[in-house]
Amino acid sequence: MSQPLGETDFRESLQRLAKRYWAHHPFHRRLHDGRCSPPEVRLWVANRWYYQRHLSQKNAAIAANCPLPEVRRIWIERIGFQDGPSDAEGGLHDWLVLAEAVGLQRSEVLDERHVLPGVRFAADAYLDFCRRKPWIEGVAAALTEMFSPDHMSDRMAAWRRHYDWIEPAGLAYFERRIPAARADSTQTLQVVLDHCETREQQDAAVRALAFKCDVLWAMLDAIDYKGQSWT
Ligand SMILES: O=C(O)c1cc(C(=O)O)c2c(n1)C(=O)C(=O)c1cc(C(=O)O)[nH]c1-2
Repeated sequence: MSQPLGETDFRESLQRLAKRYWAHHPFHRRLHDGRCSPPEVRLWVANRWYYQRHLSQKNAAIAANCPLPEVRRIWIERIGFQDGPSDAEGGLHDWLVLAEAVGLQRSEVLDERHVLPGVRFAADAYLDFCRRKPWIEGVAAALTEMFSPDHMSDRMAAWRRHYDWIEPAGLAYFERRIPAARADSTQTLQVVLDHCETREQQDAAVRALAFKCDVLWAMLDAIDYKGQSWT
């Protein structure tokens, strides 16, 4: 059995996966460079809805699999962020505001008619992973959020610069998500560092984060392929 990595090396092996983060996907690069058409932006928003609406379920699965009250206590706050106290508040509500701001009807987002098979497979796989794997691997998969705040800030700046047809009210989701992602990812990293005690657990955490990078990348592959022909 290998010795566990020291904290610095373990942290670095997680952070090294930044190069596989979806910020580097050709679709996101096009989106941020202002080269996406309005239908392509709408396709991205309608498909991301499917990912967004699975977040609370995967977080509930992680909490359900976790025997530690101190972890469950902090983890279930993430459900509150997305679901909000009512249908008129919270992350899912803000995502629907974004959908309207880019010109989608709420009904066509909610009935998921635009959700592509590849996006469905990827988001379903993420939920399935969090249900089946040890809780700490589900937690480690959420570490993509270490890489998301700068990417989301760039997105907001790019949208303001290149897509003046998007109503500014639509940016509320990201305005709230950026500070939340910073706080959540600091907390997530601490949980992973504290609870991956063996080298096997550390390696499984790195694999979980790599898997999550693949989930996000696969979603964009599907959107990028379809987006070229979507009207
Ligand atoms: O817009 C983005 O680029 C982006 C990325 C990610 C991510 O890296 O997983 C999340 C989000 N947004 C997000 O809004 C969000 O609530 C979220 C939760 C999680 C997670 O795995 O628990 N990732 C992300």
